Amino acid sequence: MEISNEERIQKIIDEENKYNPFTDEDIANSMEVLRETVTNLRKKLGIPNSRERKKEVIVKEILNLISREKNPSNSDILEELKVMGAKISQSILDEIFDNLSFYKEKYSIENSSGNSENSFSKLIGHERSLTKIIKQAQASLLYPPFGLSTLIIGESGIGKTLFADCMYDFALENNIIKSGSPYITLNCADYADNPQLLLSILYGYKKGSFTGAEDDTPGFVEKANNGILFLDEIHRLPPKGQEILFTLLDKGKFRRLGETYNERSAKVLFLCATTENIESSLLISFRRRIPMIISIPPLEDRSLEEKIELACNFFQEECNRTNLKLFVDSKVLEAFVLKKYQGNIGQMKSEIKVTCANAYVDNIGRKSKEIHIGLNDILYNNIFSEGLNFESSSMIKIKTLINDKVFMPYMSENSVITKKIITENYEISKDIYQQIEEKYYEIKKLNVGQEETKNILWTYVLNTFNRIESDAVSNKEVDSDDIDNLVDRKLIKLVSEFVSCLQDKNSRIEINKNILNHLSIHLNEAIKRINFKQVIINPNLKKIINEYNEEYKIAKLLVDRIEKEYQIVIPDDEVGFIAMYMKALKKTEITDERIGIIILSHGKVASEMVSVVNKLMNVDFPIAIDMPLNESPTKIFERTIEIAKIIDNGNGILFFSDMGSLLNIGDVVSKRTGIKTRTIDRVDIVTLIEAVRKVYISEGALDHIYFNIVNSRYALCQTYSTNQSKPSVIVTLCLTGKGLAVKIKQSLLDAYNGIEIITIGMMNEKLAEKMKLIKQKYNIIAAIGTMNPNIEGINYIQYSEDLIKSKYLELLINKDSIDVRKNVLNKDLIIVDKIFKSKAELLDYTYSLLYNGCYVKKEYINSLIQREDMNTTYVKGGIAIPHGMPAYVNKTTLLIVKLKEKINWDKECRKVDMIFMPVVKENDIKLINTLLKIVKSVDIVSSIKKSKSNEEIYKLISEIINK
Ligand SMILES: Nc1ncnc2c1ncn2[C@@H]1O[C@H](COP(=O)(O)OP(=O)(O)OP(=O)(O)O)[C@@H](O)[C@H]1O
Repeated sequence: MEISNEERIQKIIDEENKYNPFTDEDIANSMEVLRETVTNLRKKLGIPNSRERKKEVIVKEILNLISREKNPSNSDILEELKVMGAKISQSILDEIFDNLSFYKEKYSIENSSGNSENSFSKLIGHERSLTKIIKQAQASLLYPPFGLSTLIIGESGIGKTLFADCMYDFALENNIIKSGSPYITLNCADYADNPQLLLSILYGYKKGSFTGAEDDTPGFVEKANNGILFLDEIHRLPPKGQEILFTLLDKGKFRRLGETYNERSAKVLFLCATTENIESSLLISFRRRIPMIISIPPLEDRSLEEKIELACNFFQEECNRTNLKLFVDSKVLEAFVLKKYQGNIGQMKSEIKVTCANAYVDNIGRKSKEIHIGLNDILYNNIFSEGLNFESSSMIKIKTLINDKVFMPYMSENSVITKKIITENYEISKDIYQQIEEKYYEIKKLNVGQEETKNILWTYVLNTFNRIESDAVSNKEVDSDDIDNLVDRKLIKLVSEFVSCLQDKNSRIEINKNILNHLSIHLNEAIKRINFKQVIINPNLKKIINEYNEEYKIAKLLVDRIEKEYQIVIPDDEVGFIAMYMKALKKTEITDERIGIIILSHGKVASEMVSVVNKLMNVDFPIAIDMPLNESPTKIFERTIEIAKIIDNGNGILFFSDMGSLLNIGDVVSKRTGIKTRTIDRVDIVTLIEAVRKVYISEGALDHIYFNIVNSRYALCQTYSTNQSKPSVIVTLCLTGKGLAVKIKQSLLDAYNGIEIITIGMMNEKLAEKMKLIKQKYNIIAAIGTMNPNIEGINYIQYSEDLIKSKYLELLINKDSIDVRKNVLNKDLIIVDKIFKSKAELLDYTYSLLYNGCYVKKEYINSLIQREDMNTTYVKGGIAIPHGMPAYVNKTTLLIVKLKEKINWDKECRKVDMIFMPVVKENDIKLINTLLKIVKSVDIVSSIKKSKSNEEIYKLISEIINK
């Protein structure tokens, strides 16, 4: 039979000289395979590299020596090791001695394996929540001469059976029972409908004692003689059965059913378990005879750390079962940990099993050795239907406890229980050039245009570098064997000298040492490419030069040195890549604090779109929620709320939904959870890519990104030009023009006071003609109805109840400013009697109000300051009218501040206590006229200054506006 490469490696390593182990290169040569293959397989097998293997053997040897001979000298040790064929340097020996206590602890733990405590150590929580009850169990079992009968109580699925199993192991290990002694278990619930049968199974019966009793038959009590009998669900044992058990517990005597004289004896240690309240479900006289009661704490009372360990352990078990590498997204782990389980640990275990089984089935077609379980995978399993535990403190803690991604080791040796979450290693073999080329062709297929293609690639490159950085920050070191074998030593030296030189020049730079390794590997690849005359294309070169100019310059210096050393010419495109590494070299805090994105759509549209975007941009944060047609909206709402809680990092969530019934999903999530949301009422791939890119590069806060997207989409809708000389109108449509059209009109009027609306019936034969006439007289903002009249040049919008409140409509209406003055005032933007220390503080404050309310774009603040620098905006009477550029205004408004104390406004130190800030779009000039009227009137100004509340000012100004 042919043996696999893994088996060959394992065999070679098993048989190697432990003091002089084989390097990956040695093994590769003897197997005639690539060194990278050996390195990868060795890691899969969980075997350390040759240097670490050697060190472990030597440390153990030294510890042995120290325990045999107290205080051996250095030369004694080196001599002894030499005899065994192990040569080590003095510096390694020093390092081992410096850390002797660490090594002692490390290896003494291993040595003590097999001690009696181990029978309980397979229980997760044995060092935490279960410590007390383990002590109780041990005390109970060690009680002479044969332990105490014990009752284990706890909720269903909490681990009572497993705990009883551990007690049996402990009894064996401590010779309380002899090896090979019976361990009989009986679940009394299995016979709950037939108490007679239960008694006969338990105690045995005499031939003829009941119909069907054809032979004398021993029961479980006899079978468990000299061992342990575990009676699960003991509350199902009928009172008669409990009474028989008294005698057995008191005197060790019992009779089989139907026997009157023949008293039998059995030496049995009873372990019983129940989920019920023992006061009401067991006879008092029986309870009194069970001296030890052990209560297993419910899952709810266990710590987050313990819950994480449990969930990881169950994923590990599945990994071992399927023989596949499992990548479990941190969000998935969070969801499993935070969920409230009625069925406790048992339920957690089975839900993880179902999730893995589903992922396994999905994977069969792909025949990959890896399974990635993302949040989208668990949505189908309805695991959110029972709610999660969302105290904010646990949310914060869990995010710090769970790393970005969880990697379950491939068939690890200790297959049942693993205690640690092991994070994924960065794969150094991937070639960035190739990745970018592949991506480029994939994106081209999407037809998104040259600029967007570059933008997507940029996100991809940034993300790839961020991953390298975060790996380096979390100290996932590149295996030193890998570096030695992969990279030319000359190059490693050159790079590290260059970097230390950089550091010498600028001592403030803190360097990510691990990035050095990545950089060396990358440069090695680059040199190879150049020597093989392969082109290097960096589609983002311009962007890199612009955004990382400093790093680009440093990269050029390094390139000069490499060019000299290797006699090659390195193209600028490559310098761009090196600049990215230079940026990564500087230590930065990696945060994962970005806005969440959730896409909701019917069928599988959402998940298909997300999978395209994830693949394309190498990101993993947009979440798809597919909605089966038969699922009720309430269920979807609940599910979405739970998911929103998991993915929110405090920066809010952007929803995409194209279904009328779910357009208000963002509002519902906000109300129920306090998470800030925005909803885009459309689901298409280009908009989604745009959003992901903006979110990824943290282009701005949620509102900024939302309005940017809506505005760019709005610009698309505005293919039909508007004419400012004509009044604007909205046309509402229904079949007759008298039913729904009128209702729509009314709701529009309620929401947008003063808007002009015309209702028309679709059955009107001259519909097209009528529309044409309206168009001659008006600017038609939109036709809203239930049926599309399909008339060229008309922006038709399908009516839904949510439409009226939607931002989209609001934007549409305000853009054309039917009569902007009616809507410009907002009480929240009238600030009364506030104290500011300076003009700068006031401008900052007003800008944040405007920006948070989505009135202005991010750039507004700069234009506001620039305007002030140009010339003062002071007008007489202690008033100032600061203002930014109309191009950065989303929606016209008037912001008013009445200051409690005067502040200096300009170079001439004129003081102001009243601010009117007109925030105006190009075509909303009318507001300026109104404002002039206010500022010119001494009476109006003095009334405003006398006002005590924003209500009063609002009223005053509304009257002027409406005149
Ligand atoms: N502390 C633990 N560490 C690891 N696995 C655990 C632990 N507790 C419970 N389990 C696992 O959870 C599952 C349920 O546990 P178990 O069957 O022992 O619970 P139970 O209380 O006996 O349940 P029931 O009341 O339903 O009989 C089992 O697969 C068990 O291996």
